[in-house]
Amino acid sequence: MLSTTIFPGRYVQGRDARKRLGQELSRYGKKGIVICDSFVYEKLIWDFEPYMKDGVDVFIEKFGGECSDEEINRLLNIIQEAKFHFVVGLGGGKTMDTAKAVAYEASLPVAIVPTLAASDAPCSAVSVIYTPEGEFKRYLFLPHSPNLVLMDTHIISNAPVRFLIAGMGDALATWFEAESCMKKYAPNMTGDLGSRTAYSLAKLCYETLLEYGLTAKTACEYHIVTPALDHIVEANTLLSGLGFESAGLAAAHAIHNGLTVLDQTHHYYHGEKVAFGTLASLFLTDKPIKIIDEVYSFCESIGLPTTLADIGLTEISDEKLMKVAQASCLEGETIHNEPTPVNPDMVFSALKAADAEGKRRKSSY
Ligand SMILES: NC(=O)c1ccc[n+]([C@@H]2O[C@H](COP(=O)([O-])OP(=O)(O)OC[C@H]3O[C@@H](n4cnc5c(N)ncnc54)[C@H](O)[C@@H]3O)[C@@H](O)[C@H]2O)c1
Ligand SMILES: [Zn+2]
Repeated sequence: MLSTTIFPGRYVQGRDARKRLGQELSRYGKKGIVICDSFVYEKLIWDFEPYMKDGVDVFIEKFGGECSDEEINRLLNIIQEAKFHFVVGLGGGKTMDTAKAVAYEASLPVAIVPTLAASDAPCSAVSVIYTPEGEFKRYLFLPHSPNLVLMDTHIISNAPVRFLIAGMGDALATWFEAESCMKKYAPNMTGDLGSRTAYSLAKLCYETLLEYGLTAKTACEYHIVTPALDHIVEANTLLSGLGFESAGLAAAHAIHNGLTVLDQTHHYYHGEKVAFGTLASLFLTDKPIKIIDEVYSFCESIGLPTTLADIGLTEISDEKLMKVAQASCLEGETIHNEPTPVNPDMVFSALKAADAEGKRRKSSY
């Protein structure tokens, strides 16, 4: 079998990286459209605008709020009326996914400028499309990763810390899912095998979280850029992004998808649910107690969920939990990348075991 590894064309990160935007964007042409997250449009755009207009001409369009086919078509109409050379996505995961999809449809290069490090969306060659009402609709697999991802750690240090923590939750799954895919010879997101490069980056992602997660969280709480914050932003964005796409997904993300069938979890971020999915996966895959203790300690230290109540599922019935387990095991779900066969009964038990361990540890503080 072949292995395939995919990368963004260029990844630039650091304090005040936005000051390089004009220079970086000029690689793709002279005139571009910036799809700008509504929060950023109201509160932060003044901090980007002078640098985005440095040597290039950009038109700034406010993002409608959902990465939907309707919003993508609206933006495509704007693009068709003017001759742009590139598309920029400035904001959170939904804005980035929309910019990637719009650029693909318009056959233009795309630059992603995240204002959050809350997920591994920036580097990937996929957009998650929703209905205008916010329900998941489909994945749009793109022929290539973004041409540029530019991450300003000063901006990230000023965003609410919960986003950074959620990004660490998403990144926490990366190594465990990669390890499962490696053992099983299961395909990554390209449909081919992962490479040693991808598995190594996934491992580095986990090691970086353990080493720098707590101090990065503190830095973000105090809105300061430290080397630890830099390392965690890189882990959440680049290592986790390369890891999930090129090494593969397994139980943690499938359990996340299962959890979304319950409305009570909808207020919680993607990475928060993925973190609980990771804890459940430790029981599902029979990890040694040393690893279980290490992962729970990490989650507790930075404030990631460790019980079902922490993701909105207080007093959840067995019947509802079984629905989560069943949805996690649907045909085509990445849970089947686990090395051993998995069924809903096993996932149900793993969810209960993860919750029980989380509660036990909380009560023994
Ligand atoms: N394509 C992929 O590979 C991939 C991977 C993971 C997640 N996703 C997608 O990413 C989306 C989630 O991303 P997200 O969590 O970034 O959500 P988001 O884009 O919805 O942003 C969350 C909120 O934060 C606001 N915001 C943006 N920047 C801010 C800042 N600096 N300070 C304060 N608030 C700010 C936004 O306006 C929004 O209200 C989902 O749609 C998910 O499906 C995609
Ligand atoms: Zn994820």
